[in-house]
Amino acid sequence: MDHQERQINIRWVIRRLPLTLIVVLFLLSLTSTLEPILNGVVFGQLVNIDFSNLDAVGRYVSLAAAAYLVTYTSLYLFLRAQQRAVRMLNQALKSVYFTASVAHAGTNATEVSDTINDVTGVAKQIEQAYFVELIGMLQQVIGLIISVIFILKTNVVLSLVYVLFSALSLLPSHFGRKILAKKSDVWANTNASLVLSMKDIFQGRMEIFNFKAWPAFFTRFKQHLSQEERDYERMNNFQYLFQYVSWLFAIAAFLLPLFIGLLLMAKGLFGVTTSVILTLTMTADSVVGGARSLSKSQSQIVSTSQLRVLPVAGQFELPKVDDSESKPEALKGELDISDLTVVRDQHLILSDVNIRLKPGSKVIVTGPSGIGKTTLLKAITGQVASQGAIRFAGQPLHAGDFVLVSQNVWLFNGTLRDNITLYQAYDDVAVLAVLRLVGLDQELGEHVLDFKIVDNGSNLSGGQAQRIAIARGLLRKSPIFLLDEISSSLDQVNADKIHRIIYTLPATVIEVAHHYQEALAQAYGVKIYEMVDHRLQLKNEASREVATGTEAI
Ligand SMILES: Nc1ncnc2c1ncn2[C@@H]1O[C@H](COP(=O)(O)OP(=O)(O)OP(=O)(O)O)[C@@H](O)[C@H]1O
Repeated sequence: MDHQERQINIRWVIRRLPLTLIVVLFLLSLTSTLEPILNGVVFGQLVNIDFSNLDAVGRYVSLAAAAYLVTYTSLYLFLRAQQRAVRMLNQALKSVYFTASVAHAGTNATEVSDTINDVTGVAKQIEQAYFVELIGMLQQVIGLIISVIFILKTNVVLSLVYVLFSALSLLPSHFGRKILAKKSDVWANTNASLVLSMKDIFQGRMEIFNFKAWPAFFTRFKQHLSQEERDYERMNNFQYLFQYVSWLFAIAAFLLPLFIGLLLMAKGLFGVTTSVILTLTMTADSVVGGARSLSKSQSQIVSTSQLRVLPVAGQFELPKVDDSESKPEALKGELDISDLTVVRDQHLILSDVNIRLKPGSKVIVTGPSGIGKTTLLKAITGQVASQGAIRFAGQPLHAGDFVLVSQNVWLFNGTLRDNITLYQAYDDVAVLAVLRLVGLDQELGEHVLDFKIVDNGSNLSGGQAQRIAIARGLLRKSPIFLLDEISSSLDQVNADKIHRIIYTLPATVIEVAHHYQEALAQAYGVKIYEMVDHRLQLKNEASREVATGTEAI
């Protein structure tokens, strides 16, 4: 997507529709809006027909029927073309929202469902209150122009009277729209506070009950609720007032020109006749109605302006190409982290962290809870904003250079194969090899690759899930392996086994761990760093040279 496109607007819409469809919509708008003119002609001509001449009456009726048929067929085709345009726009919109949201959404269940609601709910609102209205406006504008031309040709003076009054009928919406938008903003804010307070209560209900804090929370909830309902009522009251004033103006715009027409006819001025009044009354109503629905569509469109601001992709850079292939030359690269500083919510978490790791180095980062170990991995992988430089083989670190295996294993509904390959092109032999390494080739039945993972892995133990995540990482053979508390759910035997594999990988490894096997680390030459005062401090000197084993995987 063009980086300049931050808002869905007419330009955005036009760029996503084929020219032929725009032309078809335009032409069908012309022919589908002829009904008011037909009404004017049909009724206006009534007073001129010689009803004793059956031929003339037959011609009049069949011409009128044909004209109405063309108009309504055009209307049907217009709706079909409009639907095609809406489909194309929806597809583009949802893709944009989805990709932007993927980059910045959180990963816990609530954040995920919020984001999905955003993608589907906001897109639906934009579809109905913007795309449909916008295309409808094209039709309304064309219909309005045709009607105005027609009534001007019928009688200039009297039609100017009609046009003047139809313009006046737009006044309430002109002034009311802005106030309505403000009131709906106020309500949206109080509604958001209410939803937030409900969310907090749902999430923390166990603590709230345990601490007997329910009455206090319920009182707060009721305050939010009553404020929200009050603002909602105010918004709706204003809307009704606004509608009432609009009705009054619309009635005036319909009746006053009719009275003026009758007066002019009575005085014999400007060639006003019964036929002219009949024609203008039937058609000019559509000018008033058209102008009114135009302004209604416009207020709908204005009400979506906040929604139409496209979400900005977060810090996290999505890999643009499939990086699943290993890059042997990259294995030689040094991972150089210099002056890495992270501040979150105005708290300093990392301060000028410097570490340079030779290809194949293995390090453990340890330290007390909350000190910033996970943040270090997040900063390296670009998931949190940081200052400083992270370079690999002299280049900025790219998403395809590393795999990150984190504490919270993400598993999805699919086979074990899918969960390990992530639908990328790896053959079964390679997948089975990594499963063997993590000891999962026997545990999950005979056809292990087809083992069905359901409900985000609820049919697996925590340790099995963690080993799947490690297998997923091992399969990639990336030059950098980042591990966050990978043994928290593993028994000692499996943890040691997996560490032996990891410590002999031909990759640079940074492992964040609260608890680690010191002897094992020493044996494999793993350096241990402790996080102290927002920096890394070497805790041990590795007992032997960094292991760069090439155990096949
Ligand atoms: N999303 C966030 N927004 C703001 N601050 C955060 C966020 N996540 C973590 N922090 C803060 O960053 C600091 C470091 O957290 P981090 O998760 O890196 O610690 P850790 O050393 O990995 O802890 P643990 O061993 O308990 O997992 C903490 O003080 C925490 O409050």
